[in-house]
Amino acid sequence: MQQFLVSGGATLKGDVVISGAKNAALPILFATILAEQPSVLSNVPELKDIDTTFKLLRIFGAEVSRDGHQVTVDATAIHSQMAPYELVKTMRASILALGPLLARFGHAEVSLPGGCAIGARPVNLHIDGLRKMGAEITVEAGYIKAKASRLHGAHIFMELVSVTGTENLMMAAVLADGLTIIENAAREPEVVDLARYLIALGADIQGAGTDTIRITGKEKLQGACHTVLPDRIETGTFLVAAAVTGGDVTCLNASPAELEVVLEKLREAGAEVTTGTDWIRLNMAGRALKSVNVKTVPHPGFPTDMQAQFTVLNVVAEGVGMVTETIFENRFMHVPELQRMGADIQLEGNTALIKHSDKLTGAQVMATDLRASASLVIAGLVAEGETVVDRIYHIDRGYEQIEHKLKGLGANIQRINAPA
Ligand SMILES: CC(=O)N[C@H]1[C@@H](OP(=O)(O)OP(=O)(O)OC[C@H]2O[C@@H](n3ccc(=O)[nH]c3=O)[C@H](O)[C@@H]2O)O[C@H](CO)[C@@H](O)[C@@H]1O
Ligand SMILES: C=C(OP(=O)(O)O)C(=O)O
Repeated sequence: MQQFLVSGGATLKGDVVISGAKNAALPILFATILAEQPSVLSNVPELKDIDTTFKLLRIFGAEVSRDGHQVTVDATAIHSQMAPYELVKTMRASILALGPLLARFGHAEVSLPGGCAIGARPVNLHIDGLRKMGAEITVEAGYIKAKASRLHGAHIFMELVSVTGTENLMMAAVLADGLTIIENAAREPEVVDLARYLIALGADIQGAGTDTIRITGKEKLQGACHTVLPDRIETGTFLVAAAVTGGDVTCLNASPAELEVVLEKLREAGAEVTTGTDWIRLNMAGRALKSVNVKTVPHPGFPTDMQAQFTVLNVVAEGVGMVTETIFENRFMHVPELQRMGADIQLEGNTALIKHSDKLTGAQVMATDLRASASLVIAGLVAEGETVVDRIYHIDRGYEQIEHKLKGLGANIQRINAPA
């Protein structure tokens, strides 16, 4: 098992190139299943979750090849519609195979993903929506078994805003017979990027990025070329790392438009943030960091995937900050680890009250999920002494070469093998 060894104290400075968004690349890769021709995708990040998706696509019978960040998928000859537990258990986004397989082939079997460290994460909204579109669905021996001769359009109101739920239903609807209307749809930029790719395949989709999406199904879809949008969460993570170390960092190949609330919070915290079309610069310019209150909500509000990083920001900042998590019921697993490093955080229900700590001390800490891991690395950057972050396979799911990118900014971080 690998670990990160982080020595605190460096001020991050310089440029970092942002990768393509994991949460856009994953649905888009699953959407290649819908087309009977190859697609060429650019800006696909090199991540564990992307490799898991390639494995699933190959099990289904698709041909997948990668040349750097360019990926070609040919799903013409898919012969299996079964996503096995062994892979699904390592990546919840595997549920995104369900909509496309069912829509194109009339049947699919996808293992139930199960819960994870951040919460129970049920998929009832995906199943209910597909049933409304005419699918017969049973859950047997841990597998969702779905069939339909051809899905039909439906009017679906989603009880809760669900990102992958919206994506699964949108992918199913593009090959369904007639009009599907998804109300209370997720408005995340990754949903919009998926819609852009589907439209390039020939799909008829209107309203992506609003809470009502209208999709008129087509008989067939063709292949397309598409460039995945920049990762707004990776961008935000580097900006927070720059802020807490009093640094001056420019994120290149970034997309400021998708990160407005986060940039506003960073300005409120005292950072000087400037943007261009595809770059964001954060410069602390010797200013003190001030605590900020954040409450996670669906887009365009403050993203839950930036909550752990802002928890650390508040530990370092002067004052008292309140962080409220409203999306996932158990997304404060980083708090006990930060407390072990000396952070003063009180957890009450879904709110963390965070007081400024004069200093954090390096310690051995355990990563529990992707963004919690990132927050522990950030804490290690400002802690006195050495921090060992354990179980970094979580980080490898979603951050491309994080240690190389941080080293390029002057951080002292190494990937090491855990002692046997
Ligand atoms: C691969 C991907 O894109 N992952 C993102 C996606 O996850 P994901 O799409 O899994 O998250 P959802 O938006 O579906 O979850 C939002 C809330 O709805 C609940 N829910 C969801 C579906 C359902 O059928 N029933 C139900 O109750 C969830 O448990 C959660 O409390 O959006 C989350 C919220 O922005 C992000 O943190 C994840 O990084
Ligand atoms: C929670 C996340 O991912 P996933 O939905 O794949 O678990 C994330 O990207 O922060």
